[in-house]
Amino acid sequence: PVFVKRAKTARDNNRDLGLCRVLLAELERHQDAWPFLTPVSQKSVPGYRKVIKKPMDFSTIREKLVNSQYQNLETFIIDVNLVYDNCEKFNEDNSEIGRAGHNMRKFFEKRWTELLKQT
Ligand SMILES: Oc1ccc2c(c1)N[C@H](O)CC2
Repeated sequence: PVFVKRAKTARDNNRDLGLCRVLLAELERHQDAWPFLTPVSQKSVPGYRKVIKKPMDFSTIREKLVNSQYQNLETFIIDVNLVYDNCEKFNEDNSEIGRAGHNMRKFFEKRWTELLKQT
């Protein structure tokens, strides 16, 4: 037959770049994205530089995506989760920014699983 079946082992990552673009655009326009849009000012936030070893934010992720610094969906998801993990580390759950982080993580988990289910 014309379409010979490919070995069913690795997942097809040819659509990953498009998925990263769609996902990041949705994160950037989410109403709870405001604490995560730009890098935390390490000069004006006491303790941040010492406590958060790997700062990350949506504008830095956008820069890396534009400069082809993500090989696949996995490395992109690692950076997005870093934003939420940093937020959990530095903020009380029961705070404005803490809640925003939990909301954004929940939204992201839902969206990338939905998008990955699409054929
Ligand atoms: O009260 C504040 C003031 C500044 C920040 C936070 C809370 N949390 C952010 O994660 C980092 C920046």
